[in-house]
Amino acid sequence: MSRILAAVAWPYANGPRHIGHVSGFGVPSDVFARYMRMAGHDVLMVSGSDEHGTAIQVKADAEGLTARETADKYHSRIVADLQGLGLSYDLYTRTTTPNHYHVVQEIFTALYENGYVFAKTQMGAISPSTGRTLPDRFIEGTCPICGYDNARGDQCDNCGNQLDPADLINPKSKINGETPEFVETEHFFLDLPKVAPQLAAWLDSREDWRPNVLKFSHNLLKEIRERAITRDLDWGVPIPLDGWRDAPMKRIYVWFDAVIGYLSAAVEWAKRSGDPDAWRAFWNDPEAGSYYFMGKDNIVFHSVIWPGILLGANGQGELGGTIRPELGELQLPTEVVSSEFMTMKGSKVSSSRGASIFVGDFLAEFGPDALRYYIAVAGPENQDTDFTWDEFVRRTNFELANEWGNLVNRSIAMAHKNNGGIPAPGELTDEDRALLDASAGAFDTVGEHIAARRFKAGITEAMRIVGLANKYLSDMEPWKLKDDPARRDTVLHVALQVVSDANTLLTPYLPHSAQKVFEALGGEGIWAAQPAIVEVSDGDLSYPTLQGDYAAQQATWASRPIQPGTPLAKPTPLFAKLDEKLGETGPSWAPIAD
Ligand SMILES: Nc1ncnc2c1ncn2[C@@H]1O[C@H](COP(=O)(O)OP(=O)(O)OP(=O)(O)O)[C@@H](O)[C@H]1O
Ligand SMILES: [Zn+2]
Repeated sequence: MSRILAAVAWPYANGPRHIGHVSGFGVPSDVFARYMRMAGHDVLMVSGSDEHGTAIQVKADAEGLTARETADKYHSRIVADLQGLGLSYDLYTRTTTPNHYHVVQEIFTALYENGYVFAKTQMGAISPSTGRTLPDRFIEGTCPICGYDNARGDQCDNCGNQLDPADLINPKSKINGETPEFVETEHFFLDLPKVAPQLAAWLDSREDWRPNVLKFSHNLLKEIRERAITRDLDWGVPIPLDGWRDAPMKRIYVWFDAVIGYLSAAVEWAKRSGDPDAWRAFWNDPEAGSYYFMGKDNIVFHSVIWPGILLGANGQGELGGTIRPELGELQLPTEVVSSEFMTMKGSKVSSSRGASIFVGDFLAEFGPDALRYYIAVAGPENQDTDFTWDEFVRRTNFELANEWGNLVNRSIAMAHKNNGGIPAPGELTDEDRALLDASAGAFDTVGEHIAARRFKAGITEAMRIVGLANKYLSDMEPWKLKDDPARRDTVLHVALQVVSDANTLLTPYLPHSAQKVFEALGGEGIWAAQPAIVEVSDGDLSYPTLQGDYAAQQATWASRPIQPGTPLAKPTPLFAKLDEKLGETGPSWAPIAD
């Protein structure tokens, strides 16, 4: 058994989550964490809402709320979305907690004392009409590198390069269209070039990452430069230095505080678990694995900037330095697991750019496992992939309902009708053995795929076993074996054993229906545990989190022999079939636009 940190990208609390978000970070990380727990590893899955930055303030202005009220509102919405989808966080928290402030300031101080953070003047954008600082992501213009027209002041979504607003050609404020003015302002910078050689050596040692991520990260290193980690604004973590701490309009930049969330959430989880040092086993032990899940526009933060911060805080860059005892030596990511984009008609599903299908709406109509299945089997794991209602209907009807749901239903229904329970097998034929061997063997193949972050290959292999079982039933025709009940019992026993196996194989992907199938096969108690919304407090702040008791679940990654004689009730359908017309029109709340 080993310890594994599943570090999941932090959603920005400026709106509800859309299906693109959960395809990029949500479902992949949960499949991984659930599988790893089933395989006997000690998993810590953490994340939270990213709540600082000017984009929250702008949203708050638009809605007539304070930044705090906006963060509260969308944090709660996001918690509900992620809970509904069954994402098994050990802790899903937020960045506006006293604990997070403290950990961010610790990291800042470690970097500052080791020399990797320094002060410098920079050109900052302000709005000429209001005199207010104009946030990077609200400045748009042409990318100086690739020529993309809608590049943002912080980054180009087309070529993925980090930008400064002053780099943009024809910069314009997205708020009112005016041309920003650039003025001098003093800020703190992260000296990434001073950790670049160490970053390069570390990246060279990462051999099994997805090739797109590795290549992209190496390219980023070629253009590495110092990066501002403070901003002129009043919503964020204060700078923990004398003379700066109380400055009303200087705060730590949102991207810097958000990546530290992986660490602060682990610290918070440890405090809540009753063992305040429990996070160290996941962060300070070089034997522990850490896997970071996100969409591709966040690769730079996880494969270059976050490891750069960790190297600096550890005193392991060109300037040397010391390790702060409170932090210990912090381990760099084992792997950055990035998805490509879920698109609609070729454009990224995005709340800031219009086209969206929100998770909450989706769950209310179709339930969590249909979305989880779609994302796992047809999501953007290795390339940008269009979501279409047509494909969703097809996958749900032909694969989930016809293949898997029907296998479960007819096997249990026949055993219920003929035996009232799980029949005992007689002597096995070659066909029986071949199917049982295939499903027993799938634990290794599917498990290897998931452990290697090949989620699509994993579910495809699990569904291949489902297909074999359906073919077996069609070939054996147990419904025609009235005159040979012993053979019929054997066939149904074999089919039910493979239903049980396939259900285990599908549990990381379809935990809600897995619980139902477990119960339909006579199981009692929790098979696949789900996250719960738990209200907690830190100082004066009280807020909802997600937590779960996953250690108490029964699901383990192995074939469980079914027990003859276990009573079986008449099954109810596992997945409802969708009206085919939905594929042409989309649901009324997300109609297909022309
Ligand atoms: N369409 C998408 N496909 C895959 N991953 C996505 C998609 N949209 C966002 N993500 C990922 O979701 C995570 C959370 O992103 P965040 O909350 O910052 O929103 P965002 O990327 O700004 O999205 P939006 O464009 O909707 O505002 C990031 O890792 C991001 O890469
Ligand atoms: Zn570009």
